[in-house]
Amino acid sequence: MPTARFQNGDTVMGRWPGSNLYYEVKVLSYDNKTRLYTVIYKDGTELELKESDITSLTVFKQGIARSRSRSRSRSPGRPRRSRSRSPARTSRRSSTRTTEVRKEKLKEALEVRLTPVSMTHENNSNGKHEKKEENNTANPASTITEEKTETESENQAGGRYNLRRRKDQSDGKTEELEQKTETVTLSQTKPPTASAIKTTDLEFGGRVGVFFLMFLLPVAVLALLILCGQKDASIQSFPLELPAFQSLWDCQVFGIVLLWFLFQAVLSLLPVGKLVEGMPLKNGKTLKYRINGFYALLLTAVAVGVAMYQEVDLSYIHAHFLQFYTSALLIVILLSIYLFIRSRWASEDELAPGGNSGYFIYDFFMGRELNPRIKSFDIKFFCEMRPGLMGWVLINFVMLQAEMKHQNLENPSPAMLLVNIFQLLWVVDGFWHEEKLLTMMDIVYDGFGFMLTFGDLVFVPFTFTCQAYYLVSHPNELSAFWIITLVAMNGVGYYIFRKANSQKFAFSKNPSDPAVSHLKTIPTATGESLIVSGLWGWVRHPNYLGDIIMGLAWSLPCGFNHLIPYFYLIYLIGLLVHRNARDERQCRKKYGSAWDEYCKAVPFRIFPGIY
Ligand SMILES: NC(=O)C1=CN([C@@H]2O[C@H](COP(=O)(O)OP(=O)(O)OC[C@H]3O[C@@H](n4cnc5c(N)ncnc54)[C@H](OP(=O)(O)O)[C@@H]3O)[C@@H](O)[C@H]2O)C=CC1
Ligand SMILES: CC(C)CCC[C@@H](C)[C@H]1CC=C2C3=C(CC[C@@]21C)[C@@]1(C)CC[C@H](O)C(C)(C)[C@@H]1CC3
Repeated sequence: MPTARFQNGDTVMGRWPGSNLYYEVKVLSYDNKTRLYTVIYKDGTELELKESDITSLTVFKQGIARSRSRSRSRSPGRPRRSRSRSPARTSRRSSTRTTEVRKEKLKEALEVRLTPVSMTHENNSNGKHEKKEENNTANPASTITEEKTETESENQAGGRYNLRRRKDQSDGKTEELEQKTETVTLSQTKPPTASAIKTTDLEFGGRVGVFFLMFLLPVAVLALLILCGQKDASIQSFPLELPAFQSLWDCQVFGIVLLWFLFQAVLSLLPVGKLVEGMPLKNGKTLKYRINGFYALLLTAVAVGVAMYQEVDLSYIHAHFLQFYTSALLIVILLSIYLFIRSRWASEDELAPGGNSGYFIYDFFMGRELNPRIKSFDIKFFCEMRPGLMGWVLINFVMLQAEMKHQNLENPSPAMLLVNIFQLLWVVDGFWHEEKLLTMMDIVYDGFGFMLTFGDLVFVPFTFTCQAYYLVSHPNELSAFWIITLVAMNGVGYYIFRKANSQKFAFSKNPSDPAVSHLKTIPTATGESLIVSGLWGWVRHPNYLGDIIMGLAWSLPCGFNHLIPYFYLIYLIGLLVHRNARDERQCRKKYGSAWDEYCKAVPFRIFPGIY
């Protein structure tokens, strides 16, 4: 019979789930069956924690004292690199320029931080009351933010943390947070060894749902492509007989698709572009990623240019489009099987939280392993950004050529040009900000299984191109008014999308950045804050709204004769509404009452006026 190490009513330090942040919590109860403690945080959030996520106050403080004396005796000239908890915060640097005076102030601040803090006010390092921001509605809690060390081994050995003053509790001056930080080693609080994770919250209707999706998705995409290529693209005129085998399979096409993947893989391995660290993993380590997508895009453009110069007929891709689709699908199936098999050898802490239900079909679909790698080659990061996204741009260009050929045009139509330019802008933007993908839930949370491989390698290149494919055989005249309207619409969408994403990213890196320091925020118990003004005060996902406006501008050039060109828009709204719900669930878990506060302040999810 397991016995509880901590008693009801004990005040202890509890780890905030999914992070390496420790807070003072009170033990409410212990469940012998699940071996979980129910604890309550200072902001009233109740959670269940494992014993390994709880440390007694004395041990915790001794750890800090010991490590502080150790850090004092550390060679003063030694360069230090710091990192905050979130990957997006990777470039927050702890200042090596910190003056002695600041260090003294900091020492006082640290002592204040480690004692229980009042629910309304707390003393700052100068002994003065800190001014709360008008919008500061969450309660302050002692905030201990993990700091990434120079080497992974150091990180694993001790886990270095910095105690920082939250931006929201500062007196409003934009003094660098990092100047108020000091690194301490908490040997007691090293990330616990990974415990077995089991996915219990099943998405997409669980086993049955994903089973149907796995068959439905490839069939739906095939149907879309068949309709798109037909003269009459209305659903009523869908051919009832199955397509002939020859129209679906060609060995040469399969070889070309394999070569394309290989070419992109080689480009992704080129030692150009910076090497960046991803989000800290459960075991405290970080993975390195080569960011060279933009160069790869340029080199791909050069390769296509050379091919055209050599008079390679690119319209071959249009003529064999269904065969390209089935070849890519076969690669997806083989890759998913490989990924599932190799995940058997993955250690517990290499598994994704969302793809380990124990049900074969569900885990195969969602993906078991979080970051499958062959040496330094990250399969998920590669697939997410390279063959599909580059393929999308290439296929659009192929469709542009095919349109001129099929409709005997000297120049591409304005509709085709708009679709190509708008989508190219989005893809270029994606490569320009490639590094930011490392903070997205697809990389940080989702396993790499059938869903993402299919999404990245089939869905993106074959359905995101459906407007261009449609225009090849369904010309649509656009008046000057429409052209201007569509350019303006895409511009507005892009502005909202880019500004919202850049603000979020800049803020998470450094809230004192002049570009975002004027924004109002809600502090949260984790020490991070939520932007509550500007675009993020308008709706809770302005970046999704921008994306959807762009999606509309990509579909409208195809006119109103058929629903098919609106497939992307319909998919995008569905995906982003689902993604929004998923993200909000995670944020509520992570930020507790502060998230509810944010939802109250900003009631609209994606669309202004719609809750
Ligand atoms: N066209 C397509 O097929 C797709 C496009 N996209 C696009 O990719 C972009 C990124 O999407 P996604 O990864 O889902 O990212 P999100 O914009 O959904 O990021 C959500 C995260 O942002 C942080 N956050 C949420 N609210 C706030 C706030 N008020 N203040 C500060 N931080 C906040 C939280 O993370 P934390 O607090 O941990 O920092 C939250 O988990 C979007 O523009 C989306 O439209 C995405 C998927 C598919
Ligand atoms: C029904 C399907 C199986 C669902 C598939 C979803 C995927 C197509 C998308 C999920 C998230 C994506 C993102 C991008 C492409 C589409 C998928 C894979 C993205 C890489 C495109 C480029 C952008 O700049 C981005 C913001 C980096 C995108 C990130 C998410």
